[in-house]
Amino acid sequence: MQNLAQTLTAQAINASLADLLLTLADTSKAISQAVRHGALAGVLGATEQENVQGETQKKLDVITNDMLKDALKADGNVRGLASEEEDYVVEVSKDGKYLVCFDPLDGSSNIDINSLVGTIFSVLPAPAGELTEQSFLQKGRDQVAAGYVLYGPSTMMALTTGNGTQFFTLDPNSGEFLLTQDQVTITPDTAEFAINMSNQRFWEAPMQTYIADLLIGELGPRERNFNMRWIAAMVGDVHRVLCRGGIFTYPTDNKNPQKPYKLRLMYEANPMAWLVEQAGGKASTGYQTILDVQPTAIHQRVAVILGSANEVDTCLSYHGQDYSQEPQVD
Ligand SMILES: O=P(O)(O)OC[C@H]1O[C@](O)(COP(=O)(O)O)[C@@H](O)[C@@H]1O
Ligand SMILES: [Mg+2]
Ligand SMILES: [Mg+2]
Repeated sequence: MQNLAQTLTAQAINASLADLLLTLADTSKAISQAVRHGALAGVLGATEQENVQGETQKKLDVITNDMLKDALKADGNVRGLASEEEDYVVEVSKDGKYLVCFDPLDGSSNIDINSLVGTIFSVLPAPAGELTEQSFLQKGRDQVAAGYVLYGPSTMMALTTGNGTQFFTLDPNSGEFLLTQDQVTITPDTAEFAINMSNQRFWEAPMQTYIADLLIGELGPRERNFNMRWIAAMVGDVHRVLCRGGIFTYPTDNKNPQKPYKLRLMYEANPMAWLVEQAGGKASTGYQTILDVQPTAIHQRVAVILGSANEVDTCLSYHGQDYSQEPQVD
């Protein structure tokens, strides 16, 4: 079986990007160890702090953020980084060619119940000149690599460098990520959806109608029954969609009018959208393709509807989108 380094060589990925991806992979192995030790290492539970988004940080949010920051600082290929757990962008190496945006621990509320968590990352080219927040505000379409590492019963990495989406599984014996699925493909049709149903009354009308039609199943316009799953970690829900199809959404809601969207564009939606597109699926805000959204801030949030292409198209048709046309770009 090919390991990660061999796969990157086979894809003719340039040496500095390959180095950087191997650094991310090595760090995720260490994170996997920290997560596995759980209560034995005293790493469960919350800190006293909140991040810039007003969310209480778990101890492991902070630990994993520091692990990634330290590794990327030592790597030499990284100009700057942006993290869910950092208020501002962090300057790294003057000569680095890349910017890395990451969610060090996605689904961190799952940590205390020993359930799925992961790390999500997005790599962008570093523009010349001074490093500012503006340097990071590139569309998802500009990513040069994106992926996640899922700390589940086995530790798995999903990666795209624009050559399809690949799955690697961490071999506990050799400590290497081995290529276990090349060219991951999302089935275009599905009978499975993922949404936090407790927010139902806060959604926009199109999403209300779409989900109501799924719930009524064979008695309604869809004329078939649907199943529901919700892991409460995007990384786990997207992994399931990549494995067996499905539609995952965290839509616009008016629960808190100051915060109509939950998921973060730069280090959740964009990398997942590219992985999904590279596997033949689709990813939209409901009104625009996620990868075409022009970011305006590193911690910007966005509505997300992604997964099986035909089902995403059906959902978009409820939003007044003609899915035979390219979604409108601002
Ligand atoms: O608490 P909810 O509404 O189920 O939201 C779950 C969503 O929030 C997130 O956990 C946000 O990510 P973080 O844990 O990195 O803040 C997503 O992974 C997940 O899809
Ligand atoms: Mg997250
Ligand atoms: Mg997180």
